[in-house]
Amino acid sequence: MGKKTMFEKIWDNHVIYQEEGKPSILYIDLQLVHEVTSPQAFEGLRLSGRKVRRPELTFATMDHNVPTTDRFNITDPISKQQIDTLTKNCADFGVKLFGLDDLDNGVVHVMGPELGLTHPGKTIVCGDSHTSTHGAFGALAFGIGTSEVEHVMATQCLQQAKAKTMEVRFVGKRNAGVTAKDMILGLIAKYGTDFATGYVIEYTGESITELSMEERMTVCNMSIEAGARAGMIAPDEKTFEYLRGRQYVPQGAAFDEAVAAWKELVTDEGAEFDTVVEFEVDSLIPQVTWGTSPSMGTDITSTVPNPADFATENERKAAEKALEYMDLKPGTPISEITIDYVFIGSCTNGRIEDLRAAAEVAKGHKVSEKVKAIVVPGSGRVKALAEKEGLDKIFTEAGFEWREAGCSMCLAMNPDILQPGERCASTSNRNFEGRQGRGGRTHLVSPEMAAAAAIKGHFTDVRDWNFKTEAVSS
Ligand SMILES: CC(C)[C@H](C(=O)O)[C@@H](O)C(=O)O
Ligand code: SF4
Repeated sequence: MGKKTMFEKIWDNHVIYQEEGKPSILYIDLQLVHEVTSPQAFEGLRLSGRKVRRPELTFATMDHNVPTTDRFNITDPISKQQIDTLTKNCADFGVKLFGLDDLDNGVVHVMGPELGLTHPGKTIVCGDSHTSTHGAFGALAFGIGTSEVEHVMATQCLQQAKAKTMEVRFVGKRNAGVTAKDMILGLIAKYGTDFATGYVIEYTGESITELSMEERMTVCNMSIEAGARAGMIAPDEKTFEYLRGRQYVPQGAAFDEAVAAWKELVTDEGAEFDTVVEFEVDSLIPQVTWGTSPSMGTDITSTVPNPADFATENERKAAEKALEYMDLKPGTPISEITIDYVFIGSCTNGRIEDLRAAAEVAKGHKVSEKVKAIVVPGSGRVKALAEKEGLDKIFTEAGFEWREAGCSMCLAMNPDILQPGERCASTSNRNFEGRQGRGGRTHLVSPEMAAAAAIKGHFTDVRDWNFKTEAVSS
């Protein structure tokens, strides 16, 4: 038998029908659902008199429209309608919903892995582009459109053209202060937002296997910002230990059997990828984006680029437009950019390790008077654990607001929005125009860099951070 990549193994395990030259029909093991992309799908089922074919493989949460100050008080009529509609749809169609009063509620890509719904080898879909997050477990996980959501609900299958395979090999070791977020931001800054279009990425290399499961999720989360269909990382002992004992994971002997099968999924020695891309980690330092695409990023020690220095006319135009929107001047040191807002959270960086890392930076300091800073746990469980560890106290004592779980300021679909012209250091994954509110300006960073910026009032190199010492003046 030929040697196969992990993607090819999972793909072949799930093709249930194939006509020569046509897209495959894939079996889907898990569909995750949220309030924004599901209403028309459920309505379509209703209109055609269908049921959800496998309700036990379908799980729903509410996250995008949820206010983070008082989650039960939804004043925006559209948000309220989406939340109520999902509640009714789940009840009508027998789908398990982790609703607002549930500890397991949270951002779909945070609560899914946390509950152990995400397993190596599964095909996982959701009407949400950052479904790639789940690839951190060695699953084939990707976002789909609302009509496909309906199709999967009705049939548990999906028509898909097979993607090409790409290995993204991280070479070398991370230095202190360099996070998983910097690895993925650095990769996208170097290769752009479409280098992986049409591909499923497998991330490899020592600095990938060395990452925790949560850090791996941060990397896979942003695969979509590189244009990839999905991103994945080979399952290993860390994956199995993370999953052991979680609610939706097989228990006892069944778990051991599952692990034995999961071990078989890894890319065969000598299997060939369609493309290989390398990225040096040794020289990587903390990253900050300066523009309106995740690829418009640079080192914290660097300056805002000059559009004239870009190679092509298109790049020059894009950079000019971005700098105008961002109100930045070429040559300005990144560390001199002052901010108004800090958002720590999202499915990229709203997990417990992210909050621990940010709290470590914040401890004993005070948020700059010029900055409003919010910390939003990715799920009810992250919130509860953070509070058990006293992280909420560290944040509130430092002047951060401690919020309830949700997508929050990652995107402007709930009350957490930037005002026009406000500038935000954000741990989320997208910095498009208006993403955090009309006229809002977003700089993507790691949780550590966001916390440090909150305190200084401007970007600062977290590698120089004065951990747990006396307050730093701005
Ligand atoms: C609202 C949803 C469809 C969207 C997505 O697909 O990613 C959102 O989660 C985002 O991050 O932009
Ligand atoms: S946290 Fe942001 S990126 Fe993630 S699902 Fe919510 S809106 Fe999308």
